[in-house]
Formats: sequence, structure tokens, C-alpha cells
Amino acid sequence: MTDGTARADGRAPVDDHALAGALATEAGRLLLEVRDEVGFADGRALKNAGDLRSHEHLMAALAERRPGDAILSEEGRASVAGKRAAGLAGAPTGNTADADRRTADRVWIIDPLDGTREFSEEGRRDWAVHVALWERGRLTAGAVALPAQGLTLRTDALGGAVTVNGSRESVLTAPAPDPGKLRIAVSRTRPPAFVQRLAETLDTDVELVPIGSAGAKISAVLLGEVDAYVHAGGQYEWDSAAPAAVALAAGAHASRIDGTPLEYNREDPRLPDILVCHPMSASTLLTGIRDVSDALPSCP
Ligand SMILES: Nc1ncnc2c1ncn2[C@@H]1O[C@H](COP(=O)(O)O)[C@@H](OP(=O)(O)O)[C@H]1O
Ligand SMILES: [Mg+2]
Repeated sequence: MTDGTARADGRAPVDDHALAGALATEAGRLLLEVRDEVGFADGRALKNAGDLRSHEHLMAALAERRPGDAILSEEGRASVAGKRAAGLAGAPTGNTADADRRTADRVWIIDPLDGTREFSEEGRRDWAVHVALWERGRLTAGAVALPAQGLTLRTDALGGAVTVNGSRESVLTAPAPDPGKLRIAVSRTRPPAFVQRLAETLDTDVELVPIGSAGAKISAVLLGEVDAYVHAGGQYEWDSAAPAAVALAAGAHASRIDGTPLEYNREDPRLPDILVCHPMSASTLLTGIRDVSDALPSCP
């Protein structure tokens, strides 16, 4: 879908891929400003300001550019609205009602600030903005901005993916791993307990690489900085929708850790585990995960 041809505001029509990329990049720029304005002395204040500013920017931009679409944002849930209204920041704009979202044809699934903890730590670059589009059962577009790295990774209208660095765009293809070696990205703060056992089980040299943010970890796989991302124990649709959309478009494997597909726009947004890697590594990792069998997901 595009904006249409004749726009009163003179803006050129933009496809969903370019729109996702532009919105994630813009929100990322705002987040860099928030870091400068608020500073790092009060981590909680910085996290709250970042979450809210990015959320409000994305909600307003989507309402303007795609007014008929539903939205599921981490920060637009009723539970978050209550918490924020009670605090300093004021209540955020709410998501589309669940019943309407569940029957909508087009749903934007957004995480205004993924890796909130890392965002609040001076010098860290592993945090992201996620903007994904789900249409009638599948992810059709997605963008992950890595503002502190000056990059946005996004899907494109040809069914592939690109890396955007300022005005430069280059084709993004998931790189194959070097033989005999596997660098597995894990959460810095909540690495799944079984991953160490998995590393010992595999018949290859495994290095576990702690990185913050699901979007930054999946981007690291796509940029060849690591070879896989394994997570279990808890996560939500907004944590993985946009990076999974980009990963699949870039030719990577992205699934639950039992190999079943990642599913989005469900009634319950919990999506607790994920594996992203090059397709060449998928069966080794899925088999290894199955062998350390208590790792298999407790599906919500
Ligand atoms: N066990 C868990 N339960 C719920 N959310 C989790 C989780 N582990 C990771 N996440 C979420 O997944 C994202 C990436 O986490 P991590 O950096 O630890 O890998 C974070 O999103 P947010 O930063 O948007 O809250 C984090 O909250
Ligand atoms: Mg998140």
C-alpha cells in the first residue's frame, strides 16, 4: 500500500517498507535528542522519557500516514497507560482496542524503544526502534533503527532487505557462518539457562556474546557480527516482529526455538522464545536445543 498519488501536504507517496524505515529512523533521531536533553544521571527518567517520546512520535505519524490501520505498541497498552498516568510523564496514546486489532487486516506492531536498559547506559549502542506491519496472518514489512550505530535495517518492496546509512542503501543478505565456529548472541541480563548447555552440546566452537535489545541482536546476526540469536523465557510480539520481518526478508531463518513459525497479532502478545540464524545453522541449532530438552517452549 502507498499513501496515494495526490497528497494535500505535497509529500511523495511512500510504500510501507520505506514508511517503516523512515518512522523508525525518525524516532531513533528523537531518542538521541532525548539522551542529550535528559542525560544519564537518572536512568529511570531517561528510560521513561525515551519510551514515551518515541511512542508518541510513532503513534502520531501512523495516525497521519496510515489512518485506517490498527496499532499494537509496547507503550500503548492499557496497563502502561495507567502506570504512566500515575507518574510524571502523562498518559500515552492508547493502542487500538484488542477486539478491533484482532479483526483488522493491517496492524502495525511497534516497540518504540527496545533495549531500554542499554539506552539509559552512556556509550551503549545496542538499543533499537522497531516498526513492523502485519497483514492478514503474516509480517509484510519491518524496520529496525539502530540510532547510536547510524543504521536502519528494513524490508524493501522487492521482497528483500536493505541497510540504510544516511542516504546510502545497500542490499542486506544474511551472511553464512564460518565453518566450525558459532557466535551466539544472548541477552545481557536474562540469558536463557539452557544456552550454556547448548554451547557444550554442539560439536563446534561456540562463543556466547551478550548484547542488549532483541532488535540489536538480530541486526548483529544480519550484519555478520554474530551467527545466531537464541532466546527463551519471555518476550512479547513487539520485541521480535520488526527484526523477524527484516531477518526473513534478508534470507535468514527466524522461528520459535522448537522450529515452529513465529506468529503475530494474537490475542495474547507473549512470544517467549526465538531463534534467528543463517539457514545453514538452523537444523544444528534446533536439534541442539531439542537435545537440551527442557529448553523447549512453554507456549502461552
Ligand atoms: N524474560 C523476559 N520476559 C519479558 N521480556 C523480556 C524477557 N527477556 C527479554 N525481554 C524483553 O526483550 C527485549 C530484549 O531484551 P534483552 O536486551 O534482555 O535481550 C527487552 O525489551 P524492552 O527493552 O523493549 O523492554 C526485554 O524487556
Ligand atoms: Mg522490546
